[in-house]
Amino acid sequence: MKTIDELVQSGVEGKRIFVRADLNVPLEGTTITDDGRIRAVAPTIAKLAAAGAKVIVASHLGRPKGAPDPAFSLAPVAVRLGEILGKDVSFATDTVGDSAKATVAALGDGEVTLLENLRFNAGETSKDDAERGAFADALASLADLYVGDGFGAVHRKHASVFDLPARLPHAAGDLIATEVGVLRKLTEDVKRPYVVVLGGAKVSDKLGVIDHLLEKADRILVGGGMAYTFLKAKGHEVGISLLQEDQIPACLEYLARAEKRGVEFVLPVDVLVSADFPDLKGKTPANPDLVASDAIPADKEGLDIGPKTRELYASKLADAGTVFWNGPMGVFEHPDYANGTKAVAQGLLDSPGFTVVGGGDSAAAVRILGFDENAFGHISTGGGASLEYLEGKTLPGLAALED
Ligand SMILES: Nc1ncnc2c1ncn2[C@@H]1O[C@H](COP(=O)(O)OP(=O)(O)OP(=O)(O)O)[C@@H](O)[C@H]1O
Ligand SMILES: O=C(O)[C@H](O)COP(=O)(O)O
Repeated sequence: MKTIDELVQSGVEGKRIFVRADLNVPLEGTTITDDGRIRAVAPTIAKLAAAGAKVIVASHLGRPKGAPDPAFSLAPVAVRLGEILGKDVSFATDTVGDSAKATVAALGDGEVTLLENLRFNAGETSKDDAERGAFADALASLADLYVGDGFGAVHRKHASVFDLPARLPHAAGDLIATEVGVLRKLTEDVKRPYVVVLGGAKVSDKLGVIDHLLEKADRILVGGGMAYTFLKAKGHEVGISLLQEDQIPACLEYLARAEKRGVEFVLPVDVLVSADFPDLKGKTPANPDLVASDAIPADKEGLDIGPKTRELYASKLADAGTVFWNGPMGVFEHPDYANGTKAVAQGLLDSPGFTVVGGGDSAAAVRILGFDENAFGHISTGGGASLEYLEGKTLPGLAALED
């Protein structure tokens, strides 16, 4: 992969450079609750702007349905990006329409603009090659060069990630270079015991990585929304908790294989449950019940691991040589369900091993809950992306950057 330093050396002054970033940050209304992903890509943008390029930044935010949706606008991100860069960042209210064309045309050398959410256009995520290609063509007409630096999205075969770099001379940004450098070490040489902690809400996306992790890890601790499909597979009632019913046979197979291979597979022994999803805006008290993980009432959902599980997971991290953690242990955005995630974060800090936290929300959780991000070995901006990288899969957004 070409680096951006090589790109800069070849002369980028006056060139329009499309930077595919992952600015999918957590928002409460229009307030950014964690700007880690913006700060992570800012050095790449600053470097290109300092070299005199006209920088066109683009990203997705959330999962809108292929049409404009104000709840997923990147407008607040343009403001924050400008503050971080210490310069004005203009904002195009569309991706390839009149606003984008005019905003790009108005860019002076060294200036930066941010396009509106790429996923407001159905072509971005389409499974149809022609539809994705047509959107990539439209994006390509805005720029002369492409820099891929949205590590959190490199596992997506999306127009701006996969198809666009095939249409423009391209390079990998500094964030991607750093992420790949650290994660590669985890695929080559891990100090044992290697403990993997999995949680979060993207259960269908991430359950499959366990297949691979069973060959690599010594211990797998499961929490968050990920735990309930396993609990159900073991025959327990999980009420209205997050559940991936079609994955139950796979979960049973994973449990059996873990036992056969001597991989410790640890599930919650107690959980906090409620009939209602918590109020994340007003943060009114949730008053959850604490129940054993084999006694979840039929009308309630599990929203955090309980105190016995916190202690158990901390003990399983205490002697780790390497830890990879993706996915919060509960709905950490509400204080009544943040303790499981806090305990795991503390467990990583207390362990003697090399610790990697991966994922937009996982990394945000660490910072929002008051931990020092520099105390961890590495905080990755990618959750699904880092898991698939560790799995050894070919990631579309990395493959597309190769020469
Ligand atoms: N038991 C649960 N039920 C419902 N949601 C949960 C539960 N536990 C955690 N979550 C939610 O999971 C979300 C984060 O999951 P996610 O899989 O997106 O992790 P991530 O770190 O952001 O990784 P990625 O970068 O791949 O998105 C949080 O918003 C949190 O509230
Ligand atoms: O948060 C993430 O993992 C990335 O931004 C990718 O988002 P996606 O899972 O909606 O593709």
